[in-house]
Parts: sequence; C-alpha cells; structure tokens
Amino acid sequence: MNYKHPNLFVMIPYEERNRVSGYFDLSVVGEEYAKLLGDLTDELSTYAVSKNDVGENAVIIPILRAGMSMSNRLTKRLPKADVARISMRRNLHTLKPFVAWDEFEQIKEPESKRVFITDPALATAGSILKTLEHMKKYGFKDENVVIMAMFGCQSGIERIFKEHPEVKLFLVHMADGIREDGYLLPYNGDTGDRLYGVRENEYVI
Ligand SMILES: O=P(O)(O)OC[C@H]1O[C@H](OP(=O)(O)OP(=O)(O)O)[C@H](O)[C@@H]1O
Ligand SMILES: O=c1cc[nH]c(=O)[nH]1
Repeated sequence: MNYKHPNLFVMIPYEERNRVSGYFDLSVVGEEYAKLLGDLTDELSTYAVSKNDVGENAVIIPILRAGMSMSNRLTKRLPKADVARISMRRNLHTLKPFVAWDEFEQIKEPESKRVFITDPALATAGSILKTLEHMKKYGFKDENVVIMAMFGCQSGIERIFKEHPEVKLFLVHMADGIREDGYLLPYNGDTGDRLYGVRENEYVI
C-alpha cells in the first residue's frame, strides 16, 4: 500500500510488515497487547515528536477506550502535556460514533494548545472525525493537531484530510483496506476488546 499524502507520515513501510505481526496475532491480548502497543507508541513518538519537546503547551487526547494504550506511553515522552480524555462509543451495526463524555472543559486556552490525539485503529475514521468536530466546539485548531495511530486505511485517511486538511497524521503502518463490518484488513480484531475485554452492551447503544 503506497498511498501518499503530504500530511501523512507512515513509520513502518509495507515491506516491513513482519515488524507489526503482533497486531494481527489475535492471541496477543490484555497486558501483552498493551505492551506491544505501548512499545510501538514509543517508537512512533520518536518519529512524530521533536527531540527536545517535553509537551509544554500541549494536550494529549486519547479516544477511549483503546487510545489509552498509546497515551499512557506518550505522557512519559511528553511529561508536561495535559491529558483530556474523550469517551467515544460506536453502534456496531451502523458504525456511527457518538461522544459519551469528555474532559475538554478543563483545558485552558484550547485555541493555542498543541494537540496529540491517540487511537490505535483508524478504520471508517468516524471516531476521529467526531473527535475533531467535537474539539472544534471547544476552540481547538486543526493546524495544531497531530493524530497518532497504529493502523489505518486509505478510505478513512482520505475522509480525514478531505474535511481537515491541516491536521497531521502519524501512522505506524498502513492497512490494506477495510472489511464490510468496519474492521481493518489484515484483521486485527477489536483493539479495545483485546485490551480490556468485550463490552457487553455495545450492540444496544
Ligand atoms: O475509524 P472507526 O471506524 O471509527 O473505528 C475505529 C474505532 O474503533 C475502535 O474503538 P471501539 O469502538 O472498538 O471502542 P473501544 O476502544 O472502547 O473498544 C478504535 O479504537 C477506534 O476508536
Ligand atoms: O479494525 C478495527 C476497526 C475498528 N476498531 C478496531 O479496533 N479495529
């Protein structure tokens, strides 16, 4: 997958897919999966964040639940950054996301803040787009936004840049595509479920 965009930065090229084989090994779950995602986040931070950046005037926004697996490590790399979580839920039939709650109110002067959004999976991009739309209401600016993700597909990425051409996206690795049920290919399962267990009431939301 050689898709390119000026604001897209892919850390591990297709030819080195074996380096991310743990994504696709569905027996890797819980703490072990969290460590794998955390270690890749450390690597991605080296790629996405300048060497002397300690997170001054920055805020890290993990999209819950799975985004915490990345923000937990990014906070170590950027100790001065604030953290403001957003809880995003999706109806797994329609794949439509909605905001359950957020912590944006606590961020002072959002219009001047550098933002790092973390979420391992970028599939339809509905969750990221909803997050960006929600952030705008609070005054955050697209030109200050860096999205950090593990795995994303071209159709989702194109949707992001179509609506938000100024954001930057740092991806560990490019997916081949997306399945009809909204999961990425190669299949990596549900990241949140692999980390924290299946959520019982997902279908009724
Ligand atoms: O690009 P999209 O099509 O919106 O899909 C990606 C979203 O799906 C996953 O979250 P999920 O809804 O499984 O929530 P969880 O992390 O709480 O399990 C993932 O962490 C993204 O937030
Ligand atoms: O591939 C996908 C799609 C949605 N959520 C995930 O965790 N993975």
